[in-house]
Amino acid sequence: MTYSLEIDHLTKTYPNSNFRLDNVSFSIPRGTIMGFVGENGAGKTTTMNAVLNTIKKDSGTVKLFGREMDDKDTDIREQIGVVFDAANFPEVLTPLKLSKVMASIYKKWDQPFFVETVERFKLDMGKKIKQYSRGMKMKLALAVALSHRPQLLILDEATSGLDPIVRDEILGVFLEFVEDENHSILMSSHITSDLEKIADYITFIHQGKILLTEKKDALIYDYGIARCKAEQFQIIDREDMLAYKKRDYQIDVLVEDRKAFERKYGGVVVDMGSIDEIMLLLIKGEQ
Ligand SMILES: Nc1ncnc2c1ncn2[C@@H]1O[C@H](COP(=O)(O)OP(=O)(O)OP(=O)(O)O)[C@@H](O)[C@H]1O
Repeated sequence: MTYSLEIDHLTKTYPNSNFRLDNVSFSIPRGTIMGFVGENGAGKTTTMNAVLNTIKKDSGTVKLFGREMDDKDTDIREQIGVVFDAANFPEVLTPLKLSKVMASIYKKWDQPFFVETVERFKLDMGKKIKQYSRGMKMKLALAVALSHRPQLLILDEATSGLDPIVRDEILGVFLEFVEDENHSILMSSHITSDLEKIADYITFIHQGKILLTEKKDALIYDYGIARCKAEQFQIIDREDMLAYKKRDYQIDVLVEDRKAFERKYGGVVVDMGSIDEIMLLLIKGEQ
């Protein structure tokens, strides 16, 4: 398998902060979408900034398309399309003027594709960015990121604040993007239903540490949440639980193989879990 992005034992601390990005490792195979989830302040943006070299890492390695990037490496940088939460293009520009600026920056800037994407997103080429709504600005940022023809998209909360119809449209664009088997996406989002729709893999991060990287289909179809009564919980082997959380009348147990668990512990109801539920158990549950 070849990877667009390989992060290995990445560590980062900030001066005057207790936060530590702690030995973060995960990889994104080419042609796939990695959803990156975790609570506010978990370290998602820090990880992305370290990947992009916009902050200096303390230790660890980051390989993009098989090689480490240094500050002068404009070739690799051009291969990455970035959309961060706060899209901050100069407000006085129109998309048309902005595209002229981008054409002078990116060697592979594709103006016809940009025009096509702007039209597809129903944005007005002649309207100043300051007159755009937040959703329009995000769409414009995405059109720019796609139009320099990158191989990897790094998206930090790129669909937050957008209505469901626009989000659905944008998710469709992401799926089209990874139809090319050389293309990949790293995408953080608190809207985990979006990731359930399009991600191939999910990485969970909590307090700067990676909890789990797993195929999304495995999380949804193989993992499960057993709803146990106290007496049922007593007989479950610890090795069959990933995490558990006591509730008023039951104990929720996160299990890796729903069907095997049901076979072993007949009578215990095991539901499929959403990414949100799995994350809550991984973060708030006991191990
Ligand atoms: N420049 C900085 N200096 C000091 N601390 C910082 C700096 N940038 C981020 N942090 C801290 O690092 C931690 C991780 O922040 P980060 O933005 O990576 O989290 P996140 O997972 O992206 O959160 P969110 O979901 O809220 O966007 C937080 O505790 C934050 O306060």
